[in-house]
Amino acid sequence: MSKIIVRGGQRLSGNVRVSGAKNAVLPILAATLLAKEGESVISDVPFLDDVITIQQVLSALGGKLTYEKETMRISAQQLTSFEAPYELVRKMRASFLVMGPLLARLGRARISLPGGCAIGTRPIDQHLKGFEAMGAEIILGQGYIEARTEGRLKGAKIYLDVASVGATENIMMAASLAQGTTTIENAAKEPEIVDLANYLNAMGAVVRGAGTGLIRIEGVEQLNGVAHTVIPDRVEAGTYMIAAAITGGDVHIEGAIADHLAPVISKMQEMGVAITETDNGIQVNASRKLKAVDVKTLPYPGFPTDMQSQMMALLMVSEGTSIVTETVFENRYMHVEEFQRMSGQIKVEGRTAIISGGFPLSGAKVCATDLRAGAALVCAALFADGETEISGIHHVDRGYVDITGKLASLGADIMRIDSTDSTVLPQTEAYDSNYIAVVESIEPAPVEADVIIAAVAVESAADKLKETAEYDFKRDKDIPRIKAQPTWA
Ligand SMILES: CC(=O)N[C@H]1[C@@H](OP(=O)(O)OP(=O)(O)OC[C@H]2O[C@@H](n3ccc(=O)[nH]c3=O)[C@H](O)[C@@H]2O)O[C@H](CO)[C@@H](O)[C@@H]1O
Ligand SMILES: C=C(OP(=O)(O)O)C(=O)O
Repeated sequence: MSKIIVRGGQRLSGNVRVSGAKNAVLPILAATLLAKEGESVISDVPFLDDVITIQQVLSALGGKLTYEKETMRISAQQLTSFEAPYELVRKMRASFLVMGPLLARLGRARISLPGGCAIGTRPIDQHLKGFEAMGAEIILGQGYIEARTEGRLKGAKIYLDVASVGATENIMMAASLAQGTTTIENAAKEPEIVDLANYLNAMGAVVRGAGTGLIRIEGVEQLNGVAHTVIPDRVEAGTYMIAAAITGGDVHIEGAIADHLAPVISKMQEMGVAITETDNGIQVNASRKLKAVDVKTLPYPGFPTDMQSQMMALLMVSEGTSIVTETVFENRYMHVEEFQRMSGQIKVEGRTAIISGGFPLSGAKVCATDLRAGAALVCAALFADGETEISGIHHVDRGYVDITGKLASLGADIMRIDSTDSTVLPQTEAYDSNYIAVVESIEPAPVEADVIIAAVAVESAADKLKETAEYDFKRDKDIPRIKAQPTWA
């Protein structure tokens, strides 16, 4: 299993470049399915596991793709399937964003139900409500959702009960090719929505009001592939701001857009961090003692839920008592137990976390429970005394390009160990021989678990090994020539 090892106490300084935004690129890549003619050329595509997953989804639907040097080229003229399979949707919920484009292009989409995840139940009722309002019939069965329409979708007036980012995006994409006008009231206002609208408009769509709570889409008959550059990742930028501040550092975050980070900047300034906007980014300087503040997550332009756990890491080292309230997801405090392992003093009561800050943190073995939790543990580890070993970092790989390399370039004592198979399958042999790994027993054995502990018998032509290993099933498809056969399959 891969791990990140951090030895805390190094002050960060220098320049770090922000990659393209995960949460912008995923809907934009889904939207390339809307292009009936021409090639879509998307630049600043971050090299992330989630991007690889959406690439696989687009290929499974008949898209032709190349991905080189942060540029993805997609031709979607000939779509050959309307189904996004379980294997891909279970890896990444955002795969559900192909439903709008498929429905609009092919009149039919069948997508595996995305299900919940570590941060909450995450229903998709608002997406479906939008498609139904546009005339689609929704059928549920065998773990899949199918949406169908006779002829084109029809423009409709849609009020979202919650300002859902994904529902706003899915409906915007579907409405772009619908007959007539669609309005989305109580639409999400995130910068990623604006980036998607800009891309759709460049393709020939007519989307107005993105970035406000009322979006109006005039449907057109055809959209075509165009070039587009993805906005910088505000959550990645915010994470490096926290990393800089927690080490008392002085770091320039190149490419960060201050406007997109307004709530994070203002909270950090309130804590005593000096933050200035530069020509091409944000400078963070934390030479003073930090003080506690209260934080409440809200849809944009409120404080982002995707920055809550990293902010909590900073609050643990700030003098006084802070109160964090998570209002977007009902279960986004899984990182608290891991922080407690590092001596963090946090108490959770429902949606509120009370943090007694200003005490030392100690290095420990911890596990990333989701993407941002992993990033937050890295931030805390940069401050902690001694060594912290962070496992479960496949979550981090979903959303951070080379986090260890970027932090090391700022002076952090950090390294990554990719040793998925080192005890059982020496990497060279694993890649070169025809190994077969058969899972004999699993404890516990939840089918949907990301990482499970399994007893694996490994055989090769040359020798026979039998060992107990931690095996990450999410990655089994990525390891060529190793076949994992869980006994429950
Ligand atoms: C790929 C991507 O862009 N992911 C982001 C997106 O996720 P995502 O688009 O899934 O998040 P939503 O904005 O849809 O979810 C916000 C809230 O609305 C609820 N809800 C959502 C849809 C629905 O049909 N019904 C419903 O009740 C959710 O359970 C949640 O409580 O926005 C979240 C909120 O900023 C971020 O944390 C994620 O990083
Ligand atoms: C929750 C997140 O992503 P996703 O919606 O893809 O799970 C995130 O980016 O923090």
